[in-house]
Amino acid sequence: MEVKSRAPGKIILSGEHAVVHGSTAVASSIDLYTYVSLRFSAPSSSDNEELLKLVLKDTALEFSWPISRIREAFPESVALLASTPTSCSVECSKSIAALVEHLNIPEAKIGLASGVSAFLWLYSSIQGFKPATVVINSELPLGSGLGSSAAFCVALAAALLAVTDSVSVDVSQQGWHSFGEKELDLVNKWAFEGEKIIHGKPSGIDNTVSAYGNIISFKSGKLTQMKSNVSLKMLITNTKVGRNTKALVAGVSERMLRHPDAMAFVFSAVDSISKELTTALQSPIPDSLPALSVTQIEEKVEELMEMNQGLLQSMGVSHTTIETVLRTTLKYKLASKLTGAGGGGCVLTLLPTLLSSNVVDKVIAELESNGFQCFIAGIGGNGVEISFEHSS
Ligand SMILES: Nc1ncnc2c1ncn2[C@@H]1O[C@H](COP(=O)(O)OP(=O)(O)OP(=O)(O)O)[C@@H](O)[C@H]1O
Ligand SMILES: C[C@@](O)(CCO)CC(=O)[O-]
Ligand SMILES: [Mg+2]
Repeated sequence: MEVKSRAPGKIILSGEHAVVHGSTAVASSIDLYTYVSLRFSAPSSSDNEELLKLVLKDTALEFSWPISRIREAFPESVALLASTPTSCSVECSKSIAALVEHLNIPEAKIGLASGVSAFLWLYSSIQGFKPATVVINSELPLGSGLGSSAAFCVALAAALLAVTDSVSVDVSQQGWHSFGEKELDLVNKWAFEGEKIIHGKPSGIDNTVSAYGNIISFKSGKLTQMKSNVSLKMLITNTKVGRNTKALVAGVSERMLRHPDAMAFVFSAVDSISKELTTALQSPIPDSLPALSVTQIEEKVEELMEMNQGLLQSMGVSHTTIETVLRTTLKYKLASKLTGAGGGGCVLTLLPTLLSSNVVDKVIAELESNGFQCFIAGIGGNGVEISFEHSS
């Protein structure tokens, strides 16, 4: 049997970075997914060594470890953790570092080391020492602010947990299906442990929105699902400048240590922006004059996005390419903000309902002439899902 899972990426509408320091943030899932396929190997009857194989399709890399090496690296107790999400101890992270060092990951792809480490922790904690092949591929650009690391951890946790006693799922169901609340909560908690290995100090918003889907507001580890009355259309521009969320989050924390009072006001302003955004998105739209009402909400959202972007600049996470996107879209009177950790990566631009398709085409053409890549993703869809394939 093959277990498959898929977990969506996300956009942050307001509150990135500040959410790590306790402010409210608002995020939505997008319809671009990371897929995981898990297949256990038949027990080896010959002298062939039993292996754990990881195939990373997006980067065309394959890694494998003899199961005996994994057994040596982790204490037996690690393999009994499936129902109790646990952080990787200092001892275990040293063992994982040794397993990853042996792989000789090319310098240009060294960012993958943290993802492979998260994989090893999730696999051995949830599945123990079983030989298997895990294949991962994604529709998301990696390391670009669309939550690729969270989608990776959520999809992995889901596939691994789906075949344990800790989760009750009906393996005879056909096609993609969701988990129950209790199961989702376990998937989300494990994914958070993986995100900790990749992000250092994650707030948990990215794995939570990838697990639960929809539009959520999130503060201090607690999510509130939102019923938005407007369907926002967002243009996503990938500046294609690579960056690393862990380093950017650490940079903001260092700035906070240098200027605690000023940064406290910045985080508090972001909290107010996210709360206003939550109210605006949920405001009732009267039956009469709907277009006018939607336009008023969109104008509010645009202003809040601009204010949030200003505060992200003051946290030091903007980038010259992000500024180019802001200037270009402003020429067309459109509001933009970075999304995710910033420092490059992706920028959101609100496309108002009444905006003509002619203007959309022009702004996309101008952005793409700078070497950026533009796309429109569907927002607010389902969270993580699984599917079982029984070979005949
Ligand atoms: N499909 C994948 N294959 C292999 N590794 C992946 C994959 N998706 C994510 N990763 C891991 O996650 C890292 C990128 O995570 P990072 O948090 O820096 O960016 P992001 O999650 O895309 O953006 P943000 O955190 O701002 O939303 C990669 O360097 C890699 O270690
Ligand atoms: C930058 C950050 O706020 C969002 C990254 O998508 C980090 C986090 O919340 O973990
Ligand atoms: Mg990330």
